[in-house]
Parts: sequence; C-alpha cells; structure tokens
Amino acid sequence: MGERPCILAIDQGTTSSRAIVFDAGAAVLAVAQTEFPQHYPADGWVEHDPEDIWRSTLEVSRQALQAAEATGARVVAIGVTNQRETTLIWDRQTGRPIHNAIVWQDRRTAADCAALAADGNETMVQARSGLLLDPYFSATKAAWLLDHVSGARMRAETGHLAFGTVDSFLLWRLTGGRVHATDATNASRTNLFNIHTQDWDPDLLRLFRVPAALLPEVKDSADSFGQTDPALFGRPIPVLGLVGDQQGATIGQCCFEPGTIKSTYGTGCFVVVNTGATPVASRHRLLTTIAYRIDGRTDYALEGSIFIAGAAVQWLRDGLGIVRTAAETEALAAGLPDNGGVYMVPAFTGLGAPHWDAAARGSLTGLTRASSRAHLARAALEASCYQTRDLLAAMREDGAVPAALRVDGGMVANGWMVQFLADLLDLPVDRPVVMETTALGAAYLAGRKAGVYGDFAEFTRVWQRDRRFDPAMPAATRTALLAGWQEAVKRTLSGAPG
Ligand SMILES: Nc1ncnc2c1ncn2[C@@H]1O[C@H](COP(=O)(O)OP(=O)(O)O)[C@@H](O)[C@H]1O
Ligand SMILES: O=P(O)(O)OC[C@H](O)CO
Repeated sequence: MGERPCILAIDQGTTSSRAIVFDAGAAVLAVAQTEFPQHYPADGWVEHDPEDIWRSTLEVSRQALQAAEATGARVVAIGVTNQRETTLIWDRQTGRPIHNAIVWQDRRTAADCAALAADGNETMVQARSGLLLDPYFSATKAAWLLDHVSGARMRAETGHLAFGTVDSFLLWRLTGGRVHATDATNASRTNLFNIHTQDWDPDLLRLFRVPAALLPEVKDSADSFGQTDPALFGRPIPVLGLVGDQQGATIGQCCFEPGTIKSTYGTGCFVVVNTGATPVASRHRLLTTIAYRIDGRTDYALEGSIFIAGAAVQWLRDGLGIVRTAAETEALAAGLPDNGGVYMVPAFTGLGAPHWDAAARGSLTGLTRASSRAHLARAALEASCYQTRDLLAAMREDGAVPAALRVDGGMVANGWMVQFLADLLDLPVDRPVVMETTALGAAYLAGRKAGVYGDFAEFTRVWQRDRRFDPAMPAATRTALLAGWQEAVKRTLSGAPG
C-alpha cells in the first residue's frame, strides 16, 4: 500500500487520556492528550465517570490517528495501556456502566479488607494472587458495586453484567460491544486471578463474592483482541495489545532481563523489577505480579506501589497554591542549601508498599519559622525519592540486585529530583529519550503481533538513554537524611493493623 505502517498506542491514565502514534523505528509521529474530571464523593473515595474515560480516549485516539496519517503513515494496529485496578461493571445489553468507575486510589473497602485479613485469609490471597488484602485492588471494589447498586448482584449472577478493569471496558467499547477480554497483566491486579495457574481462581471468587459470569476472558498481552467498530475510525483496526500501564512502562523501558528495574513517577510511583519466569514471593509485602505474557510465556515481576508521587506536587499547585506550575518546584528545591529538616510524608490516601497502612494520613514535620514554600516544594520532591529508596531496600532483601534504575513519567522532567534520587539510592539512574515509555510498551506489544517490531533483543536496540545521573552525595549526608525520613514515617503510621 506504500504507506509507512505505524501503531496507535492508547494510554488511559488516572488523570488524563493520551494517544501516541509510533512508527516502525519506535519514533513518535503524533501525540494527543486530554485531562478529565476526578470525583471525590467522600473522604478517601475516588471515582471516574466511565463516559469521560471513553469520550476522552476516543477523542485523543482520533486526533493522533489523523495527525499521523496526514504524514503518510498508516495505523495498522492498536495497543491499549491503562490505569490498573480501577473497576467498572456494565450492562452487557446496553453497554452502560451501572455506576461510576471506582478508581485504584479509592479506600472505601478498607474495612472489608481488614475483616478478610482478620479472618486469616491474607496468606492464601497472597500465595495465589501475588497481592495483599488492600482496597487498592479490584475484587473488593467489584463486590462493593454488587452490594450497593440495586439488583446488581442478581443481574451479575444471571450473566447480564460484565466486570472489567479499564482495558476491558475500552476494548468492549472499541469493538462495539463484541469482545469481553483482558490481558494477564491487568488480570493479575484484581485479587481474583491465580498468577500460577493463569486463570481466575474459584476460591478467590468465592472469598470476594464475585460471580464467575461477570469475568472477561484472559489473553496474552500481545494477542488478537478483535477489530474496532468501523464507525469509530472510518475502518476496522485490529487491537493487538493490552497491558497495565506499569507493565507497559516495564516493556517500554526494555526491562526484559531478570534484575532490570524501572520506576515511573506520575500521579503515584511504581517500581517494577523483572524476575523472569519465576514468581518471587516477597518477604516485605511487595507485590508479585505479571510483567507480560507473550506467546503463552509469562514473565513475572516484583512491584512496589507508592500512591502519591507527582500528586504531592499537584497538591502544592492546586491545593495550597504555593507554586503556579509543577516545573517551578525544581528551581525552588535547587535554591536551598539543604532541606532544613522539613519532611513531607504524603500519605494522603494511606501508605502503600512496604507499609500498607490504609489508615495513615499525610504529615509535614520539622517546620520552623524559617520554613518557606521552597522547603515544602523540596520536601514533596524528596518524598518520592525516600519512598523509592524504601522499596529498593525491600527489593534487595527479596533478592533483586539492580545495577541501575530506569525512570520515566511526568515528574522526571525535574532534573533536581532525578539527581537527588540517584544520590539517595546510591545507584545510577537512567532517563530515556522517549519518555512516553508506557505507551511505547503498548505499541511494542501490538506492533510485535502485527509484525512491525521484532523480538525483545531487536526492540532493546531501539531504547536510547537521554542522560545518566550518577550518585554524588557523601554517605554521611545520605545517612542523616534517611534517619530524618524514617523518623517522619514513624510519626505518620496509624498504628492500625496493616
Ligand atoms: N517538572 C516537574 N517537577 C515535578 N513534578 C512534575 C513536573 N512535571 C510534572 N510533574 C508531576 O507529574 C505528574 C504528571 O505525570 P504523568 O506521567 O502525566 O501522570 P499520570 O500518568 O499519573 O497522569 C503530575 O502529578 C505533576 O505534578
Ligand atoms: O495512571 P497512572 O500512571 O497514575 O498509573 C496508575 C496505576 O496503574 C495504578 O496501579
């Protein structure tokens, strides 16, 4: 056909929907992005309107596709990557969701999780799903919907309703309601999927009271997920990749070898280390998760999830109004000789790994009359680094031996933060040229299935480093900073059973 084949990657994130078209050399041809509203109906609750998710996704996909094709390229396949765990249930007949999506950050099921843990279920849940009993994951959110939307449980049991994470919901809409499927990475974030047998687990379904009739088919991450409804893009386009966004970034950062590790700094921060064909059970409450499943082969990962990273910077901007832009925090932090003893523990929605304290709430400590907005900005940036350091310490004790950390996400535009991260970790930190690694991972999966990209080795040759940040901080400074952080965390923990 004479046109250059390219791949449309849809990246449906927590605060925005993005669409990026990559060419056969993995270069970006077109980008479109739009934010959508967040809903906070009660303390600790976070919801998205599913129609906002869908409309924003369709709009950016059309924009990016048209912009890329105007240059003579042709989109031959679509890969989807998404905010994970966020839970939707919709009517199979009408396609209409029965409620807003319950977002991964939402804590409304904390008491349900605590009750299940008190009944001694956590060991079984952890052994089979690789996850913990925490409201972060989808199962208790799905049960909440079935229990609180009138008639939902009955309609679920009779097969009238469908459950899905955001990938499934988008796939359903993209295919005009014809395909109800997910991939193994997204399934591995639900608490319902047995990561060893690679199937929905009947005992977990019973425990969480989720009927099997609700569930999507689980496929490889690079697979045939059906064709888009021709009305959407003017012609049918095959969907050939689905992957959770942190696993997408793991692929986009080419972390294919055991021990390779990436950390993504967006709203939250997610550190993922590839453990190869072996699922590693953490002794430090890290998550055992699926990195990707390709050609029926599963590679696993250990993951540490921090709920608030860039969101702390957003809070400085939108909540406190002490910076106009997120980028301003870089000069503010760099302008101080030290942190002045000020620490922020951004437990706005509880603390994730390795503490898993859903009841903890944020703190600012060490304030004096000399503390300024620069100290708050610096404390917000430092917090992401200390939390990463805590995760890496846990991963090392679980056997990971990282040689360098690959970083991405909106926050790593901040050079001061990345240097502080390298200093604190005492590890080289690599920032790639293509920062859209999440979307690139989804594009790789779809492009590999379409024959546009080759195997891991070939794709790895495409990855390019923008800059390496080498550690330069004296050990004594690092030790003192870490002691200050640990003291601040101790004061923040709720003391509730984790
Ligand atoms: N220069 C910067 N310094 C610090 N934080 C930043 C900077 N630029 C963006 N951020 C933060 O990064 C986040 C956006 O990153 P992004 O990867 O788009 O997030 P997500 O995919 O979770 O929506 C925001 O929370 C924002 O506050
Ligand atoms: O949308 P992001 O980039 O904040 O990622 C959200 C994660 O997938 C939640 O597990």
